[in-house]
Amino acid sequence: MNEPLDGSALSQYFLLPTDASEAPVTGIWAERRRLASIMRTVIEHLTVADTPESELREAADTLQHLAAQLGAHPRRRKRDDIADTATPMDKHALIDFSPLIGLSNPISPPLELTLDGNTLRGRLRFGTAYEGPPGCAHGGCIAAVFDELLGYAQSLTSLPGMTGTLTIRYRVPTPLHTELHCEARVQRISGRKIFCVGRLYAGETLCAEADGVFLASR
Ligand SMILES: CCCCCCCC/C=C\CCCCCCCC(=O)SCCNC(=O)CCNC(=O)[C@H](O)C(C)(C)COP(=O)(O)OP(=O)(O)OC[C@H]1O[C@@H](n2cnc3c(N)ncnc32)[C@H](O)[C@@H]1OP(=O)(O)O
Repeated sequence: MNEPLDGSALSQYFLLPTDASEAPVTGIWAERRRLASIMRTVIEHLTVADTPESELREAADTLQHLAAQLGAHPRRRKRDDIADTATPMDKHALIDFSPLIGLSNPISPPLELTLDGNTLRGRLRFGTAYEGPPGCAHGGCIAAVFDELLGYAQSLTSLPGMTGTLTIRYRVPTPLHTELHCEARVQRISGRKIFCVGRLYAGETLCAEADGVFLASR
């Protein structure tokens, strides 16, 4: 059975990234994103730069101080039914703290998503922190990107579920420091099973393909 995608269904959880990017982000969210962006840069320098020991020690001392300062505040109130990172007031929070697309999460590459008809498209660039084979992206990081991409695509069916099986075919090594683009769509739905497919490219080169089976909640 095929069911049409319905982008509006997702709004019950949060805004689509496309909508969210149009919303002005100010105040606390702007500062969270700025901090995450700087942290990403720190991570890149840590993994690439030939920094002298004394400067590393100084940087670690500075960050230790910041960690203590940030850790002195109470945890935000949780939205227990959806995600550890979301709060009742912040619909963007589930997106903003995502490990793949979250602009307020420094471990996200980040992956940028847009909806184009029934196809979900993404763009990203892997830095050195995501290195597997020399000069190439780690296969596990590529799998994580597909999990997010296909997971997002399946959530647009209004039957959001969890990943049951994710199969990746790594066709050629995926380069670091290169603009990558990816796409995913729902192929078919059978009962609670949502079958999705996705592809990741560097330019015209197909780097990896994915098939995913997601299980809608009972
Ligand atoms: C649920 C609410 C979700 C809320 C979503 C919020 C909005 C989302 C918005 C934005 C998305 C953002 C993007 C995020 C993306 C990230 C996604 C992840 O990383 S998810 C974490 C990793 N996945 C797990 O941890 C699963 C752990 N496994 C399980 O919980 C279960 O095993 C589960 C649910 C997958 C299946 O358990 P059963 O008890 O429901 O399944 P049974 O009833 O035994 O089987 C039903 C049918 O499914 C098949 N099936 C069962 N397990 C399968 C599997 N693993 N793979 C394929 N098919 C499976 C069976 O063969 C059966 O098929 P037959 O009806 O007989 O034809």
